[in-house]
Order: sequence, then C-alpha cells, then structure tokens
Amino acid sequence: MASSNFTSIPTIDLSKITSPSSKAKLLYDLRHALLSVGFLYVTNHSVPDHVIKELVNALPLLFDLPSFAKNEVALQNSSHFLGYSETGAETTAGKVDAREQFEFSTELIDDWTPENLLADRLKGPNQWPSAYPELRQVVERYIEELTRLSEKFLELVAEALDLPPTTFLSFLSDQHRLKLVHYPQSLPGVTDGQGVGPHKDSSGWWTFLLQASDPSVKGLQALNKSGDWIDVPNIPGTFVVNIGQGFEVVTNGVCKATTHRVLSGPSERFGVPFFQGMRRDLTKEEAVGTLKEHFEAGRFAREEVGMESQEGRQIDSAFLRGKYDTWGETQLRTKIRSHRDVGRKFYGDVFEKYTNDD
Ligand SMILES: O=C(O)CCC(=O)C(=O)O
Ligand SMILES: [Fe+2]
Repeated sequence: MASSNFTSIPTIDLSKITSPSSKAKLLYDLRHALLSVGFLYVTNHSVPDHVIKELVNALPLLFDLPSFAKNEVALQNSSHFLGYSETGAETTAGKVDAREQFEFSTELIDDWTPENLLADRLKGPNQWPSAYPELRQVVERYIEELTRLSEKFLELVAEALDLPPTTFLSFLSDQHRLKLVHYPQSLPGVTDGQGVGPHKDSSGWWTFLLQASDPSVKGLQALNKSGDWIDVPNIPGTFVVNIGQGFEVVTNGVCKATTHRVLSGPSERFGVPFFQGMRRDLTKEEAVGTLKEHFEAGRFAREEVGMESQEGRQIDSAFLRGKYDTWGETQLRTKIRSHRDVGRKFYGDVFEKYTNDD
C-alpha cells in the first residue's frame, strides 16, 4: 500500500462492483482510502446525470433571489436548523465563514414533545422558498438518490473493512442533511480568505460532496497526516466522499475523519455536501463498543493507521472526547455553537451549557 502521507485523493470506480475480480480491486483500493486518506472520489456512481444537472442549474437562480425571498426561509425560524443562513452567520474554528447556505434534510414531521430526547427536535420539515417553487422537487429527488448511493457505499465500506455488508446500516438515522452552499468571490486584494474553516464533518457517517462550479474553480483542500493542505480539485462526474466524525468513533479511530476547509477565491463557488445521518439516540458506549473487538484485533495495526497531524488532532470532536451521552446531543451542541441565534431562541435551557463547555 502507498504511504499514508497522501498528496492526492484516490478515485474509487463503483462500476467495478460488477465482476468479482474487479470488485476485489475496488475493495483493496477503498480500504487504502479509508485507512490512509479519509477522502476519495467516487465515479460511475449511478446517480442520474439529469438529477445532478437540475440541482446545479438551480443554484445560481436560488442564490440570486432577493434577500427577502431568502429570509422568508431563514434558519432562525427553525428549531431543526433547516433554512437559509446569510454570509457571516456561521463560524468555524472561531472565525466567520464567507459563505451563505440553504440547509435541507430528509422531509420529516416535527413530533417532538418535552418527554423526548432533546436532540429529536432536530427532526422536522424543510422550509421551501415560495419564490422558487420548482426547487422542492429538485432537492427531494437529489436527496433520494444520494440516500441510496450512500447506503450502497456503506455496504462496500463494511466489506473493505472485513465486515458483513450490512454492518453499518443499523446506525443510520432517518434524517440526512443537504446543504446548498454559495461562496461569493473574495474581495479584491483578499487572497485565501476563509470560505469555511478547518473542520471534520460533524453531521454523521459520511459526506458526499458535489463540487458544483466550473472545474477551474478551486477552493477545497484536505489536510494530510503531516499537516500539509492538499487541493481536492473538482473532477466532473464525481462526488468527493469523506469520513465524518461518527464513523471515526465507530471504527475506534481506525478510520479518521479528515480535516478539510474551503478557501475563498477570485471566482464564486458552489458546493453541495450531503451528510449521511447517524442515529440520534446512539450512545457513545454503543458506538465505540459494538465493533471494538473487530477494530482492535490487530488487522489494522499498521503504523500509519490512526495517525493524524497536529492541526487535525485539535479539531473539536466532542462525541469522541465523551462529553455527551448520545450522538444526537453532540450534533445539537455543534449546531447551537455554529448558529448561536437559533440556539438562544429555541434551546435556551441548554445554550450556556453547550456554548461554554470547552
Ligand atoms: O463546499 C465545499 O466544497 C465543502 C463544504 C464543507 O466541507 C462542509 O460544508 O462541511
Ligand atoms: Fe465539511
């Protein structure tokens, strides 16, 4: 296997599933990507072209809507953290991100009552902008396709890690989240501004990112194990796939969530991350304990596994450090810390606790 210190991102061709010999090669390559990189591209992923194109075409129209049309679906209205947040409303790694975004999820009803887990309040309906009625169908179709792809992918991941294909499916949530993100072009004279700061994805299992601008538009970078930032170029026909913090926990740190960031640049950029969700009621005990023996058994005990750069190690991972009991609570904490106005409005009882627990 190649060195862990990656300088480019591997590509996994999902059409190789069809024959046993090419599938063996796919699983071998995937295992390397999982253990040593944490970032990969998938090609031949079977998501229909037209589903992707319709979404890509919708993005400039959506972000061109006047402010009042965007703010009609403001994230501040939603105890589920679903809706529009304007540039300046989000911070990562202590700095303001230069991006605006619409956050959607699997369409669910809000049936939360105070007797339920507080984190179950994250579950609820989307807000759809009335100025763009066609958007709902486009987004729902895309979420449906990505839900399917991400489940199929999770089965391959299990096989690549010597586990039965369905191993990870029981950890899945009923709610997956999708963000439509717009990074405005940076101001003249400003180079390498923060589109989104260094982070590991905290929404769950795996992220499937569509880089939705022209391939000449750069910005996304992943941190390798020596602490160098590696460009993740936009390759047409692919999704960028990366490990989230939940998966890092369940694999006992054998598969690390890779730290990444987006730099803003001279051209505007669109990105569409799909975050495959993890059960909100999953406890740390269950997450770490279920596959502990498998991941500690020595089969992954190569020098580079589990290694991480200094900068990567410093990324906040509250669930891993055992601060809160459930995955859902950790996710709620992250959301409240990123969107403090929503936190104050809907989660006043826990706001101080979650924002002052460093
Ligand atoms: O826009 C991108 O390319 C990446 C966005 C991202 O990493 C995130 O929102 O978690
Ligand atoms: Fe991310």
